[in-house]
Amino acid sequence: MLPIIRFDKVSVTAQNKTILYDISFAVYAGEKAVLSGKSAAGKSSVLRTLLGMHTPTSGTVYFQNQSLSPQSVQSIRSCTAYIGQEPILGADNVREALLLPFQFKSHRNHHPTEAQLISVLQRLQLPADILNRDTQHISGGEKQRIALARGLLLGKTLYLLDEVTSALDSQSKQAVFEVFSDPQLTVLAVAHDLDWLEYSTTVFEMNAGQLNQVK
Ligand SMILES: Nc1ncnc2c1ncn2[C@@H]1O[C@H](COP(=O)(O)OP(=O)(O)OP(=O)(O)O)[C@@H](O)[C@H]1O
Repeated sequence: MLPIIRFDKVSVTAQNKTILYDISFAVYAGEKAVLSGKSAAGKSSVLRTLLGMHTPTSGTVYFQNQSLSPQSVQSIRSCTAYIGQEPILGADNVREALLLPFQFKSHRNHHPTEAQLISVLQRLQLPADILNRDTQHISGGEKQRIALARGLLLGKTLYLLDEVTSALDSQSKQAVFEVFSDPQLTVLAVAHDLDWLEYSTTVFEMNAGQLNQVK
């Protein structure tokens, strides 16, 4: 089986500072992989490199066996949900935020029904009436789960997550793990939380821009 994601001896320099040193790892379809390590170790930089926001100074990043290029960045972005610590929902209320991508031609034929919206919210332990709430007045943990719900509605299969459960209580966190137990979904998550380390199939430990697989 070929990996979905592969870093082969990748180094990244930004503003004259080397932030990733010669890192190699692979993530296979259906894996739930975690990037752990201290603050400033380079975890988010790995996700940003994968999305084409940093260009390697040496080494190669592969997505589905294709080296990262302007074309493959588009293909990785189209099947990926990237959810950062403060997702930007881009709309005034939650229903509009969830439906926003379905205004575009590429998703117009997959417009979700009200029942589908409510079902995905329930899977993430969010109440149906959150649909009418103002996005400015929902919590950080709710925002992250709305961004996750949007990824699920769009049928995204690769989830790049940056500390998405840090603001969640254990019941909501378990709901997120339950959603990701789907073998069709591949996860690469930055997380410090012991629950994530236990839940994951694979753990990469980062330290000062270097990476080692520890599980
Ligand atoms: N565009 C950039 N220009 C210069 N330095 C950068 C840039 N992006 C990241 N860095 C530096 O690279 C290092 C790693 O940053 P990164 O955000 O990847 O760490 P992290 O492990 O995700 O940290 P945290 O857990 O605190 O979010 C940090 O020292 C950061 O300041």
